[in-house]
Formats: sequence, C-alpha cells, structure tokens
Amino acid sequence: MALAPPAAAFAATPAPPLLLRSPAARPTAAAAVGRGGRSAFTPGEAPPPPIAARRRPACSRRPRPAWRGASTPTASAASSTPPPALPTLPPAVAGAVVSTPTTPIDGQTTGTSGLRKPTATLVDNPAYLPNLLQAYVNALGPATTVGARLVVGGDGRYYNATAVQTVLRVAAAAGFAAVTVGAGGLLSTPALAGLVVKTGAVGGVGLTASHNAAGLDGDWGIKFQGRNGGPAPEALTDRIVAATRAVTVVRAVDFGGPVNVATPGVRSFFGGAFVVDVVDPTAAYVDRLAEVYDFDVLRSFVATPGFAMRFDAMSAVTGPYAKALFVDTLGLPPSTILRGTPLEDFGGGHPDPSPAHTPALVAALADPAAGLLLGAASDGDGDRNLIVGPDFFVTPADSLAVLTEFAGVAIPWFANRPGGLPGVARSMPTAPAVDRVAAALRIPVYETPTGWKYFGSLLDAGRIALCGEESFGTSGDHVAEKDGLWAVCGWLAVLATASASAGRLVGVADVVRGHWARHGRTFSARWDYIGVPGAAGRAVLAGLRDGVVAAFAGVDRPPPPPPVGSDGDDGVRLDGATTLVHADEFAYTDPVDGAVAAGQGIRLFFADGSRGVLRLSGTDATAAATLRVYLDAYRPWGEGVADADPADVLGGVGGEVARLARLEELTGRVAPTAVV
Ligand SMILES: O=P([O-])(O)O[C@H]1O[C@H](COP(=O)(O)O)[C@@H](O)[C@H](O)[C@H]1O
Ligand SMILES: [Mg+2]
Repeated sequence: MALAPPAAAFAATPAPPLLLRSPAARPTAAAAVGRGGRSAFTPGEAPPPPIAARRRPACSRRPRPAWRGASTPTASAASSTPPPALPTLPPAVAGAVVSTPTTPIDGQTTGTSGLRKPTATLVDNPAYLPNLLQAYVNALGPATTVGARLVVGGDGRYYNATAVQTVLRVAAAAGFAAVTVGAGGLLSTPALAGLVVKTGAVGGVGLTASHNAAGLDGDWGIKFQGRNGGPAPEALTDRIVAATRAVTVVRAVDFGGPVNVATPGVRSFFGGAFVVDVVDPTAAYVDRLAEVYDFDVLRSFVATPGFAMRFDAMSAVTGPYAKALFVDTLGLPPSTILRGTPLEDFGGGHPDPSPAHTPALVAALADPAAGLLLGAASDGDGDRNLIVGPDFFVTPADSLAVLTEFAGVAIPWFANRPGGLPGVARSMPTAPAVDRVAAALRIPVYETPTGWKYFGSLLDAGRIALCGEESFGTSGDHVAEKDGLWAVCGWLAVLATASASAGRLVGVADVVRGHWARHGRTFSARWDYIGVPGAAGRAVLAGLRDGVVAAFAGVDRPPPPPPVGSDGDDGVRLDGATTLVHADEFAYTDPVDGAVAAGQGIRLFFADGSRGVLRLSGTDATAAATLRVYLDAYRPWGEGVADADPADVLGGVGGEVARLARLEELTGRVAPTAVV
C-alpha cells in the first residue's frame, strides 16, 4: 500500500501548462538565404519541400488516458536479453511502484544529440516516453541509480510538462533519492550541465529538441547527460538504445497526483526517501559565469555612453537567463532582450540562431538610430549562439578563433590560469580559423567528429580550454556543454578589451577585421539540403566513398599548399577555381580513451587548400535527411579580403564539390535549401 505523499508536495491547482502558448502561426517553408539574410542562391526548379511537408502525417487528436497501464506494442517482441537488475527500494517507495508490461518501440535511437521525434509520436503513444526512460534506467543499472541524484529540465517546449512528471515517477521507482528540477521545468542545456556537477548528480535528462520547431506539430527531444554534465558518451547511448529493444516492463511510482515543479522548494515523498528539489533555473548558471568573467568590468563597459546591444531569446529557454544576466546583473535595460518569454511553441518560430530566423534582431542592427554594438541570439535550449554586428555576420569559425585569441587577455577564467591555454578543439567540418590562432599561441588543436560529446574526454582530461563547432556552438571548460550566453558574455569581454585599447567603443566588425589582419581570413559556408529522401542522402555519400575516396586509398594526403596569393606577385585571388588533390572519410580515435568513431563525413581537399565536407545531419526528427555540405577556403590578408563575398570565394570549390558528389543527379535539387 502506497504511503500518501504530503499534500504540500503538490501544486494547489492541477498540473497547469508550464508555459504560455503563442497563437502565432508556424513557419511553412525554409528560406534559401545567405550570410546576413540576403538571398545567395536562386531557388531552382526543384524547390525544397516546406518544413511542414517533412513532418509526419497529421495525427489523431483524441484524448489520451494516463500512460500508466498503457502498453503499446509497436515493434518486434522483446529480445531474449536477460531482465535488468531491479533496484532495492525503501519499503515506502517500493509500495508505490506500479509495474506495467510493455514491448519495445521501434526507432528509439540517438543521433548527434539525443533522440528527436515529432511531438505527435509521443502524444499519440503514451508508452513512448516511459519505455525510453525505463531504458535509461536499465542501461544505468541500480548501482548507478539507487540513492543517487538526477537533474531534469528542458527548453520549455510543448510536452515537457508531461515529461517532467514521467521522469519523476520513473526516477523514484529506479531508486533515485533525489531529482533536481528547474522551476517551471526549465533548464537550458548548459545550466543543466552545470547543475549536474554542482549537485553531484549521476546525470541529467535534458528535455529539448534544440533548434527544431516546437509544439504539437513540431518536434520533441530528450538526451541524457553524464556525471560531468556533458552529453552521454557513445558507449552509454549504445547501451540505452540496446535497452530500448529489450524493455518488457516499465516501473514508475504513483505519487497520487502531479508534483509541484512550478516554484522553487523541496518536496519530500515517502517519508523523505525521495525528494524533488525544485530550483531557480538561472541562479547557479549566473553564479558559474561570475567565476568565468569579471562582471564589474562588463557592467562598467555596458554602461559606457553609446553602448547598446540586443539579444534575441527566440521565445525559447534563454529569455530568463538573459534577463538574469544582462538586466539584473549587468544593468542593461529590459529592451535589450527580444522575445524573452519562453513559449511552448516558441511563438511559432524556429529557434535556430541564424540571421534568417532573427528578423527583429537584423532589423534593429540595420537601424542606425539603435546604434547597436552587438547583436546576439541563442537557440531553443540555449547552447548555440549567433554573434552579429550592424551589417556584419561573425561566422562560428571566426567566433571561436576570436574568443581563443582574446581569452588570455579578456576573460579572467583563462587569463588567470597558470600555463595558459592547454589547447583548443573544433569539429572536423568547422573551418579551421582557430588553427591559425592556436599555431600562434603554440597550443594543439584537436579535430573531432560533429557532436559535443566528442569534446567531453578532452575537456575532462584538461587537454582543451575552448572548443566550438560550425553549428553555432562554442564554449569553454567551465562546463561540459556548449554555452550560448557564455559566448555572448565572451564577446562583451572581447569588445570591452578592444574598446579599452582603442580608447573608443569598438564593435564586432572591427574586432573581426583586426583578427583577419593578424591571421588572414577563413571563408566558410554550409549548404543544407533539407528534407531529401534518406536513400538519396546516403547515395551521395556512397557515391563519393566508392567513386572518389576509393581513388585515394593508401595515398597520403599532400601537405597543405602555401595560401593563395602568399607569393605576393598576383595579390590575393578572391575567386575559387580549384582541383581535387585528395579525399578521405573522416575517422576519429579519441586520444584520451581510444574510442573510435568511423564514417564521420567525406572530406574533399583541393589544390588551393580549400575543403569540401559532406555528411548527413544527426538531428533530424523524421526519416527524411538533411545533407550538409561544408565549404571553406583561406586567404591571407590583403586588398579586398575584408569585403570579399564568401559566395564568390567559395563558388569554385562549391561547384566542384557539387559535381563530384553528383548532388543534382542524386538529390534532384539544383540548389541548397539554405546557406548557413
Ligand atoms: O542541436 P544542438 O544544439 O543540440 O546541437 C547538436 O547538433 C549539432 C548539429 O548536428 P547535425 O549537423 O548532426 O544536425 C552538433 O554540432 C552539436 O554538437 C550537437 O550538440
Ligand atoms: Mg541546442
């Protein structure tokens, strides 16, 4: 017989939605845009399908029973894997456990960052999430869960309120002694990562599909974070996926009603055997950034007459964090923050921090009366960042390079470190701008596969202090995740330092041009072919693997050529005609733990030192694929370099990549859906 939980543990009102829902319409199409939002490609005769078309067919909207008791066999019978060990529970908890038979559900796999599915997949199948959470628990095992703490929170999207309650029920039945929850179910990904470490938890559950659109017609996502707060390593996600295929019973406690997670406070159940610790989502995060930056310096910099900035929280999780940081801590006016209230459907928007999705920010930057020095945005779960200035877009590769260049002088977390920076890392498709800074600093650069999880061992081992990816993720070693607002504060610190040295307010364009003058300019672009049939995406990679990479089997990659124009005779060439000199498929051996990740993208190397990289996205929520084509080229500083259009510099290599990969023939697309 279950003990009745204390009445105070429940909300006074029955489980209200955690967040507001905007009436705004959802976007219907992805625009083909280039840097700074301008159109870079003429849409071809085979236009990409609208976003709506790549989502699953409309699902029924019938009322759902509580998931308890539901068993939805949708896959093959459970394998003959031996049953997972059961936790030994305090009697009061054990008495409240309800065991529900179930069968495995197909497709509960993990991609680049956890599982992402159309929200309707979960709404229509009440067993979907319990099955997955039971797989988490079974993969971790009682030795990890019993008596331990877990952290849970997410980006505020639709279905998170339901999911938080399900996590609490399954966690209690797995023997967890405590779960820390961000009030309102909110925790940005870097805040979640920080809380895992701060609370000594064995891990965290992040309820987010990142930048994917939210709402009943959008996507939902979930990921497990390890003890270091960072993404679970592949060894664990592989165990989780295996456990989803063997789950036969879901065990969850009955609390007798929803747990109040709306406001901070400690809620105790079963005589204290299980505790839900609801915390202010922003407090520990701001405290951590106070260890990284000198907030007094930033406060006095942003108080300089003439300083103004805008941060677009895109109606997702970072609004409260931006308010706590920029308004409450640094003293900026509330108008600094655009779209600062988290909404369950992100206001119908697409919280992908690129100029294409931040029209109000772009408009504010274009308005001379606003006089903005810095524009920034973050994605749904707050781990990505966009840095822009008036009429100026900072590429993620340049952002990482600039932050690395300034870290030792502008950011106390790095500047006060004996021995300086140990090293830096970037994902392989990320253009190698940071490599030139690292060479000047005489520190190593690690080139990893796409996915923050691959930085984890390097961070844990102290081999790197900063890392970043072309997908708008950058961070330092204050947390084992990418951290959008950390990067925005980093840029404030850079601007403060540059302004102090110039004796006037300096904006992002001047800083980046100064960086190019010292190190040369690395041009980069990503062409996304969104919603291509999975088979077509795979055919592109297979065609390159068999037809191009195979031709270089056993052949060493030639040394990089001297940069174009470095002989000083002809000046810097700003076109990009070039020929292939090598190709391979990227495989990575983790230098710390020896783990091997093969098949991480096809690399094409060209005579002028430029690169093309092709891989399939691992964050799609549907069976359709996003083929990503990354291009980069380097030019030393010289006349015309600062104002050169990346589309001109990369046009030659891009055309050659498209030809070698037979993009039009195999995908039916004459142009990418979007240029990022
Ligand atoms: O979506 P987020 O912000 O969690 O970011 C995730 O996806 C990005 C893009 O992945 P893909 O190219 O496979 O779509 C990765 O670079 C990143 O490491 C990962 O955490
Ligand atoms: Mg994200």
